[in-house]
Amino acid sequence: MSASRLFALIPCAGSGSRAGSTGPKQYQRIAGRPMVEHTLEAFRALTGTFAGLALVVAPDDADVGVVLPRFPAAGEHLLRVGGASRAATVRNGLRALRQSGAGPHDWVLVHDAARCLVTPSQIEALIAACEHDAVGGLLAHRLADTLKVASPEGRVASTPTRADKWLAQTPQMFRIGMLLDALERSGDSVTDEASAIEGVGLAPLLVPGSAQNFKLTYAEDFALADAILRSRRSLP
Ligand SMILES: Nc1ccn([C@@H]2O[C@H](COP(=O)(O)OP(=O)(O)OP(=O)(O)O)[C@@H](O)[C@H]2O)c(=O)n1
Ligand SMILES: C[C@](O)(CO)[C@H](O)COP(=O)(O)O
Repeated sequence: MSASRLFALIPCAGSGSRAGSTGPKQYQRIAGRPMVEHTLEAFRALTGTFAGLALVVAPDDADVGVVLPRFPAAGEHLLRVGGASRAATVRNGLRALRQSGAGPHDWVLVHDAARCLVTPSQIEALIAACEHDAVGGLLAHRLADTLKVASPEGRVASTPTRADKWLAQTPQMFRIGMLLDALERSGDSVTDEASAIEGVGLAPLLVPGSAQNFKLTYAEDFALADAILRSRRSLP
């Protein structure tokens, strides 16, 4: 049997409604570049690691060609099959990868376009931890704050232990066939790949990520990401 290959799939079909920006947030400029370009750069830096790098955008996306004029380069794929939910976008993207020759036993790393602070070394750590695992796993971060459960009135109902709680990040790495099957069963309500895998009775591996690998969700997240990216590049 031939060795499993690695693919990267980047869901990029969200609207960014919580960020309140006028256009899709993944195309907003941060540290001098569109957000999604920083995301792509982390994967491109791992030359030779991936058999394919796929960006999944909405079918009617009119911005991507303007924002990323040189995408797709060799080994890259623009898939215009984004769906109404993140799960639908990933599912459609996986089907397209399968149709273009990816095998069921090949691995896929699914990573949010909106998590533009991921680093090549974090991606490599996930691959190293998962490539010999029977299930696969995800980058995740231990809670640094005390956790509260709210009552309907907005008061503290309880304070659960945080020792066993992690924040799910991306990339999330699974076999393409296993993940596609799990997402076809899960429907659109799951908010990450690991949830779909859990839904078929499997336990994904938690691989320590970093607080800096946060998803840009709210308007206030952009200034922090901009500052971090500028300091990494020694930009003013
Ligand atoms: N239908 C969707 C929804 C989300 N995403 C992608 O999934 C990632 C994480 O989604 P998130 O940022 O939480 O969702 P958005 O839809 O972009 O934002 P919001 O929920 O605030 O509208 C992002 O890269 C986003 O582009 C996607 O490809 N397709
Ligand atoms: C996949 C994810 O980034 C893991 O934390 C997250 O679940 C996506 O967020 P969303 O707001 O549910 O789209």
